[in-house]
Amino acid sequence: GAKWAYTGPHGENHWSMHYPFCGGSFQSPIDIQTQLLNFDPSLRPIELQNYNLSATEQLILGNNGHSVVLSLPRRMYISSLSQRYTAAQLHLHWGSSHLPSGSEHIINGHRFAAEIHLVHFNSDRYPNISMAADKSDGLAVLGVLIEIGEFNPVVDQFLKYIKGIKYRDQKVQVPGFNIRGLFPGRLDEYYRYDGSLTTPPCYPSVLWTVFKNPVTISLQQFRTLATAIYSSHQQELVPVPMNSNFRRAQYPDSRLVLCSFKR
Ligand SMILES: NS(=O)(=O)c1c(F)c(F)c(S(=O)(=O)CCO)c(N[C@H]2CCc3ccccc32)c1F
Ligand SMILES: [Zn+2]
Repeated sequence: GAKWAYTGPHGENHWSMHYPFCGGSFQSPIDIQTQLLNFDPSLRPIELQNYNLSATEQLILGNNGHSVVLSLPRRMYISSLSQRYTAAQLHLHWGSSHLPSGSEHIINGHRFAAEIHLVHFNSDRYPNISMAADKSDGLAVLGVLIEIGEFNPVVDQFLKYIKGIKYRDQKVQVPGFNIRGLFPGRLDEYYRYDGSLTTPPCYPSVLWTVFKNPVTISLQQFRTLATAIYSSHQQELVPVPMNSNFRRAQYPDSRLVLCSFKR
């Protein structure tokens, strides 16, 4: 599709020119106002199957010009939703080394340093993610908020290879690791709402789950993430650093944000 960016003439306020859904309803991310949450006792703990990958498994870590993306094997899936949602990829959104504040979802107006998204598609109904991406029950994305603190050894399992994907369309192989380790301890405490892809084409096709508890990465890890990669190809004359790759909060409209926990 047409090129898009987070700033400049192709920035988010212009996305809807080429991608009409970006100007539509049910857009993500949102500012989660905790006083307006609705506790829903039917929201069960998230159950992840086959997330503990062996080191003999090789994953592809890539720079797609918008984020750092780790491919995930199809045997990984979420089993606690009404239909099976199979893993496709994970990617991150972050701020800049001067402003370590780049999560997409914000809580009561507070933006965290970064956010991990694990993208899954409804494999009960669609053969692959491309066929599922524009369907209302097509995608389920798990969001993990990241704040600066203790070094994160699990994030480092892929972050330590980031120097190999400095430029757009570069890829490297990464040994498998326990992807469950990227999540906070409690998979039973999360926010839930119906939303969209946070990048073009912004399809309103995502069942969002954002975990209440953030995880940490160290300031050094954050700086590596925020300074190591470029949105531009290696041969381009002007290198464009990739940072602050988050979309601003969208209008909640009449959407209810549910939570799986009380208080
Ligand atoms: N924040 S988010 O979770 O909404 C989200 C992204 F932020 C993001 F950057 C990507 S992308 O594929 O890297 C770039 C453009 O889609 C996807 N890609 C997904 C969505 C659709 C699709 C189709 C094939 C492969 C990956 C994806 C995404 F779901
Ligand atoms: Zn994302």
